[in-house]
Order: sequence, then C-alpha cells, then structure tokens
Amino acid sequence: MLEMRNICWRILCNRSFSSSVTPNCFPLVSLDRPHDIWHPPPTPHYSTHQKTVEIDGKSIANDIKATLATEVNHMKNSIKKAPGLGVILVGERKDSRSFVRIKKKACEEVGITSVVVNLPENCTETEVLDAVSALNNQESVHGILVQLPLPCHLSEQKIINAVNVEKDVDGFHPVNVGNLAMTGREPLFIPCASRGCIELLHRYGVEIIGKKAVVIGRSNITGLPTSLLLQRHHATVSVVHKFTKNPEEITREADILVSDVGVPNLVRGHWLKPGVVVIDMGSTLVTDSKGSHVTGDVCYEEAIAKASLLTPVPGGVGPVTISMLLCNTVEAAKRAYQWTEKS
Ligand SMILES: NC(=O)C1=CN([C@@H]2O[C@H](COP(=O)(O)OP(=O)(O)OC[C@H]3O[C@@H](n4cnc5c(N)ncnc54)[C@H](OP(=O)(O)O)[C@@H]3O)[C@@H](O)[C@H]2O)C=CC1
Ligand SMILES: Nc1nc(=O)c2c([nH]1)NC[C@@H]1CN(c3ccc(C(=O)N[C@@H](CCC(=O)O)C(=O)O)cc3)C=[N+]21
Repeated sequence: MLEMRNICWRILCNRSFSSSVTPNCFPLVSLDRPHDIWHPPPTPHYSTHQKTVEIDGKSIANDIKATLATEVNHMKNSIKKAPGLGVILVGERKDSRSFVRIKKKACEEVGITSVVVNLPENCTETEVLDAVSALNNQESVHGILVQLPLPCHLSEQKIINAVNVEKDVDGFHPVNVGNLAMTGREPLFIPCASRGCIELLHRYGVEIIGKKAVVIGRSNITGLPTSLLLQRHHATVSVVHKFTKNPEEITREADILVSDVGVPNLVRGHWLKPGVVVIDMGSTLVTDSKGSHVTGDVCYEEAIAKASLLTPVPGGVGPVTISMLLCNTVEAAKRAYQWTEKS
C-alpha cells in the first residue's frame, strides 16, 4: 500500500515538474476537488540542468475561446439566445479603456453580445448605481462587469454590492467571495484572474494538492481570491503583503508562487526555490528603452534560470483571465436559460 502510494507520488512529481510539459486540453477548472483525499506533500526531485518551460497563455486562451464559440453557437441554434455581457466604464483611464476594448473583442470572437455603458469621470454614484440597476434588469445581459479602479469619489463597495449576484461574472460580490472562502459552499462565479491561474496549473499538469503555495498580494480582486482558491485546491498557502518582513524567506519555500502586486521586478531570482512554478499576474505599463510595454512582477531573466514553469508577461495569465470572463458569462447565460449542451 505504502509502496503504491510512493509510486503514485513519483508519477505526480514527475508530472508536475517535468521539463517536457505540454499543456493538456482537458476542460475548465472546477472547484470540485476531492475533499476526502489528502496526499502527503511530495519532495520534488529537481535536476540541475532542468529547462524552464514558458507557459503559453495565448494558446490556452485560444483553445478555451474555440470551445466557447462552439457552445455559444449550439445555444443560439437551440434556443435562439446568445449570452450577453454588460460593462460599465467610468472615466477616461487609458488602461481601463484598453482592457474594455480587449474584453469586447474577445466577446465578439465567441459570439457573446456586449454592451458598454460609458460614464464621465465626474459622474455621480447614483448615475453608476442606476446603470448597474438597468443592466441587472436587462434580460439579454447575463454578466455585469464594472471596470476597476473607479474614480475616488465613487464607493467601489456600494457599486459592487449593487450587482446582481447571479450576474456577477467578475466574482467580486461579497456573497460570491464569501462562498469561495467557506468550506462546502459554491460561489456562482470565481474571479477571472484567480480562475485563470488554476486553469494554467491544471493544463500544465501541476499538482496543487499538498503543495506549498505563496501568493504575493491580498487585494480583493486578485491576491485574496487566488489564495482562497488555492486553499480550496488543497495547497498550503502563505500570503505576502506590504508589511511582510523578509518576504524572500517565505517565497523561497514555495512550490507554486503567484505574484499579484503590480511592482515590476519585485520578485528576483534569489526569491525562488529551484524548480518552482511561477505565475506572474502583475501587469504594469512601463516606458523604458524598449518603449511602452506591459511588464509583470517577476524579473523574467532571473526567474528563467530557477523556475520549472513560468508565465511570461504579456502572453501568460492575462489572456486566460479574459477567456475566464467569457466562460463566466456563458455559464451565467446557461443558468439563466436553464440550458445545457444536452438540452
Ligand atoms: N493578469 C491578470 O489577469 C490581472 C492582472 N492584474 C494585475 O495584478 C496586479 C495587482 O493588481 P491589484 O491586486 O488590483 O493591485 P492592488 O494595488 O489592489 O494590490 C496590490 C497588493 O500587493 C501588495 N503589495 C504592494 N507592494 C508590495 C510589496 N512591495 N511587497 C509585497 N506586497 C506588496 C499590497 O499589499 P497591502 O495589502 O499590504 O497593501 C496589495 O495586497 C496589477 O499589476 C494588475 O494590473 C489584475 C487583475 C488581473
Ligand atoms: N472589474 C474588473 N475586472 C478585472 O478583471 C480587472 C479590472 N476590473 N481592472 C483591471 C484588472 C487588470 N486585468 C487584466 C486583465 C487582462 C490582462 C491582459 O490580458 N494582459 C495582456 C496584455 C494586455 C496589453 O498588452 O495591454 C497579457 O498579459 O498578455 C491584464 C490585466 C483585469 N482587471
């Protein structure tokens, strides 16, 4: 029995940290991990000449979008309805406008209809709440997203609370976050970046159960839900934030390291254990000698010498986050119409 267990572990370890990993095409992440199974943590065996594999988020996102496009097409043929996403965009922030453009284009690619409500920077809270309420009441809108951050004079809390929980495709409503945090409960939606992170780990065959995971950042939109979701997948999770002393001592323990900060080059090579799996969620627009470009939190050149798997920025978790938004929207529409592929 013990020998059998050891063999299973060796298979899992090899699968998790092999240098020849190619993504799996099996379906999307679910919360339903077996709660009654607890495997002892493995001791991964790292070879010194292991080559880092760069995670290809773009191709995973394309794969997910192709599956969704087929499903949306079936839905349209069967009930003559399409999933719909409503986006509220307040103000003129260049990055927010660009993200909304990316989301709108992704919707078009899979056949989701989208409507963007643009409000001026100086709009009142009541105007935003009215826009949320209108989308809550619109039958053809199944998912609502309020692009963040909002201008300081608006209460993010009040506005997110106003989104119908059943349309909360960002997964930011406190009811959905609470259900994500509590054992035995199921949120209707999981925040897209966190869901994207787990999806990448699954597709690259990274075993999460019993692994030491470190999440840098604890914000409501990325760090917090990611640490909750990793716990639901039975990782042992540590959270690092602004007030953490000697963060590198904690991150060096990680089998899986997720960075959700927004500070370029925060994570250096000496923060990493050899063979670690690194998911870099940071996305900061910088202007340097290479011109204007998006960069992550992890010093890529140093991490590539240490990690077994690494997400680049751009082209890592970002595109998968967008495809998770599409998944959540399609799931919302399926629930609203009580439609499944078989119906
Ligand atoms: N790729 C994707 O799909 C997505 C990427 N992002 C990106 O993720 C990044 C984080 O976004 P968001 O969570 O909204 O940002 P926030 O600014 O809301 O949160 C940043 C978090 O990082 C922590 N932090 C800040 N500085 C340090 C430091 N020096 N050491 C350790 N921890 C630190 C903060 O700690 P404290 O709590 O103590 O203040 C906070 O918890 C951004 O670059 C954003 O663009 C966001 C969503 C999706
Ligand atoms: N209500 C709300 N929901 C969000 O999910 C949300 C938000 N507000 N506010 C901002 C953050 C940030 N975020 C990103 C999503 C995709 C990429 C992404 O696709 N990045 C590309 C690069 C994009 C580019 O080049 O501009 C990549 O990494 O390849 C990045 C960041 C979602 N957020």
